[in-house]
Amino acid sequence: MDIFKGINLKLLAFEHMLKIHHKWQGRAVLVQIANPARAQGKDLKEIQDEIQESCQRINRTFGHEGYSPVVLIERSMSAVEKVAYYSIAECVVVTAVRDGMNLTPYEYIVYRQGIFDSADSVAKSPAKSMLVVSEFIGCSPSLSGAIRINSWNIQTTGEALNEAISLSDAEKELRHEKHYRYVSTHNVAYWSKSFMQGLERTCKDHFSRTCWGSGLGFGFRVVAVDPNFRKLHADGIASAYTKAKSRAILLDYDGTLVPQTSINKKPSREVIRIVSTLCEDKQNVVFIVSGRGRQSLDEWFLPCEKLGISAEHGYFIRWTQDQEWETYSHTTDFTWMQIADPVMNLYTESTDGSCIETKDSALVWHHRDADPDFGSAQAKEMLDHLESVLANEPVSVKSGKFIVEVKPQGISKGLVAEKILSSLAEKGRPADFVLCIGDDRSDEDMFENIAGPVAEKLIAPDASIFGCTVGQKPSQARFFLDDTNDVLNTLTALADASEQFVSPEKLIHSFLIRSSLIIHNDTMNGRSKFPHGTLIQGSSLCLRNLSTFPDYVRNFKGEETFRPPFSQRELCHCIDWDTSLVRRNLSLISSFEPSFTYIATLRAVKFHSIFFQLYK
Ligand SMILES: O=P(O)(O)OC[C@H]1O[C@H](O[C@H]2O[C@H](CO)[C@@H](O)[C@H](O)[C@H]2O)[C@H](O)[C@@H](O)[C@@H]1O
Repeated sequence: MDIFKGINLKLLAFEHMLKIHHKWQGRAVLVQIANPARAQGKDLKEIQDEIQESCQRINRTFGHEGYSPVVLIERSMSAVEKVAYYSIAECVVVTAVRDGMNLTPYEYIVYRQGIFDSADSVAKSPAKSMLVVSEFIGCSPSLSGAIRINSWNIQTTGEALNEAISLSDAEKELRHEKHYRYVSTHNVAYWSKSFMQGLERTCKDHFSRTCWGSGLGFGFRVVAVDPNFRKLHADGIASAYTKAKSRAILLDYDGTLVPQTSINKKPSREVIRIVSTLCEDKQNVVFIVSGRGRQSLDEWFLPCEKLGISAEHGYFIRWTQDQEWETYSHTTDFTWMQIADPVMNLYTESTDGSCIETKDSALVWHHRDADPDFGSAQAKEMLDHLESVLANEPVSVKSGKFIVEVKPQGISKGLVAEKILSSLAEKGRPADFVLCIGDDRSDEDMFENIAGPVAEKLIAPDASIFGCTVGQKPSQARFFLDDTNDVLNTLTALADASEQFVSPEKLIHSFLIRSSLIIHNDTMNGRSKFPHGTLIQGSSLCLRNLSTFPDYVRNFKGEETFRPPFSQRELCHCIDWDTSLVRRNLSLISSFEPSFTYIATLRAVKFHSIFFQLYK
């Protein structure tokens, strides 16, 4: 007798059954064995009184001489006596509202099976057993023939009792057979053996693995990773990059180029600058491979004309900006969305802060803004739920960082990687440098494929392959970078290596386009136009605020595009560069406040100059 055993709920359910199904009055008896209480206290006393009251009421209402519907046994009972009760019981009912494993159902099945004695002259009839078990007890999922109930629901438990004892003998035999087969094979020896096997499997490579501590507080975990798993160092990758002739660079978006936690999901100017520069290099094929929809990716990366984009995990691919989007799936049947959507809605309603995102090819349930523990518990449950209702649909259900996503089967970032590598191979320039960076589970498919047997046939024999995950965690990738800053620093090193081969004019040109600058006519030396082509190595680039150039201000006062007067606040920045460092310093511009007005002077050898103004 413990308060969580749900004994009174069982009595109420039994009472309900007798009330609704009259046929059992005078025939059904509930024997409640209440083992002596393991604790004492007010709560327990209350529950004992409640049980007594229910038993008396039921017996008063439905009992008569020679028939007591409820038999409450409140004393310790010998094992032999218990076996006797179990072996004659048509059905065992466990209604605990909270429990551990609870072995009562297993014991009951074994007692009902009985012992077959070959000396018995009378042939035994097949054993039967029935179970009504609470879904809150540990053994419940292992008993597939049991009727599972939520013990708080008295009506359905009462109906389950009626169903259990009303089933045909053949049905009871089948269910018993199933249960007995399970119980007799999953014995202590089986459990200990499988536990040891699991332990051995998990620890097999421990000595050859490196262990990292990750996370803080309750989130702290020790992860065992391959000893070859190591930090990607910019120098190492930059030297492989410089040597390579045909490079494939595949970059995930969220959590890789932009932190998962940032509220503004658009790429920073820095990201655009790096990606543009990498794309400008003719030896590069650069792709953003993301789960996001194509519209936002398209808009955000507008300045990167040569960038390839794979959206919705590869459902859509666009090779460069001037090419059309292609769909890499023959799927036209999206009726599964009508099945998945109501399930997601159910969880959205019960999980504050969660929401559903509808993409062209997929449905995503987001729980980033929900309570962390509840959100992830709901996500796990929803994943199981979706998997079962969508079992016959052509979809896959996957979880990611604070998301559960349903998408068409066969669509994966891994396939995108293969397509890009195969396109390069078809053009006769198989990749000799492959860099793939991502942070989430969907990116693991890319890491697996770039190093897999299919890719092997598509890339150059001596290719350098860098699969790189963001954050130290078990991964198919061989390298890691710590965070998005680390990713951008590494990519900057590669962009720098590329820029050495890009003319300064090209650099300034792409910078001007990206930064919405307005070029002022060069009035300093009397020229009226930007002297295109005069910018060469060795010239200097100065970006100055007007306070440092009072004379220029005077010179410029007549200019149409000029915007005097300037406030003191606008006149506070000054920077000088050497043109050989142009490529490094251009990125600094993006850190300036865009509402300020600057004059930049780009001097060529003969003091040709351009001036441009930076507007918001
Ligand atoms: O492949 P990725 O580039 O990593 O994109 C995967 C998913 O990105 C988006 O979700 C992510 O951003 C959400 C906030 O905007 C955030 O709540 C979530 O945790 C992130 O995973 C996108 O909404 C999903 O459709 C993509 O599958």
